[in-house]
Amino acid sequence: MTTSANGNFVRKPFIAGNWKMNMDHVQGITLLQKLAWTLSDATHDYSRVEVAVFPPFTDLRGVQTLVQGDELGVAYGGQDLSQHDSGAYTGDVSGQFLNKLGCAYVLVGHSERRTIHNESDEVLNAKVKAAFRHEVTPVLCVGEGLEIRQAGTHVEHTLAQLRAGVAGLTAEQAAELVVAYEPVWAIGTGEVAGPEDAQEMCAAIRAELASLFDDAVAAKTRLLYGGSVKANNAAAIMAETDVDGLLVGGASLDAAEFANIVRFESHLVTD
Ligand SMILES: O=C[C@H](O)COP(=O)(O)O
Repeated sequence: MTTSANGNFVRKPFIAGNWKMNMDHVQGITLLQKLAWTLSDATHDYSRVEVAVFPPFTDLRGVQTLVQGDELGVAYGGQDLSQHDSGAYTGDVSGQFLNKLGCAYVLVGHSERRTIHNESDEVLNAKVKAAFRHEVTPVLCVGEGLEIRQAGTHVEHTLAQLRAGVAGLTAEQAAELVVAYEPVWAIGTGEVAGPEDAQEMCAAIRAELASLFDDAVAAKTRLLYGGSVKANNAAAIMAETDVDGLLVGGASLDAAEFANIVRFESHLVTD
């Protein structure tokens, strides 16, 4: 996370909670209410950070009602979308439905979609484009498994996923895109990539975006780290130059813990 001379963030920090397949629609509302209450203290300036939650599809209508009704400063999005707009695709959810529910974001290519549902780079590229078609910002997830990390080819592997995911995007879309680097071996395992590992990959992703598009695009694209993020390691990871945010799984299910991640550093403390 880089700050400019006046102390402002160059890219607005983005702290996202992926609830995965947890929290039914009643539990989801309760969690969001607790989070909103916890984030309503006057000692921090939350306008300096963007907070988003990614609940299951079945929670989205309730989340929309709560967020819009109470004007909570929390964005929300889907955990996946179809590459198609409508039609005979049983079980799939269109980006246009997410848009209509007020989703600002959608996760694309989370490692659990890539591995459990065998989603290919080609399909994920189509999903990224579908998200833009429906004016929902995609959060493209990339990252390597343990064997690839041990073989030392993690940067090459992750950049190949990135190139495939952004193929055919305009420069404007690439600048709006959010990319989440999630080393699969660090997801839900308690194994956290060190801040320097997160920085190494995020710097490589930013350099790749500069080469695929241009420096101005690369300077705007927000890059997140995900994998066993907790309140006690968030600040160190966020201190890295090219890390602009966090994609939090397990710890986002606890409102107090997630709120402490949102308040990762002293820049949010009001005078
Ligand atoms: O989307 C979130 C990531 O998969 C990280 O999950 P985790 O924080 O439970 O390791």
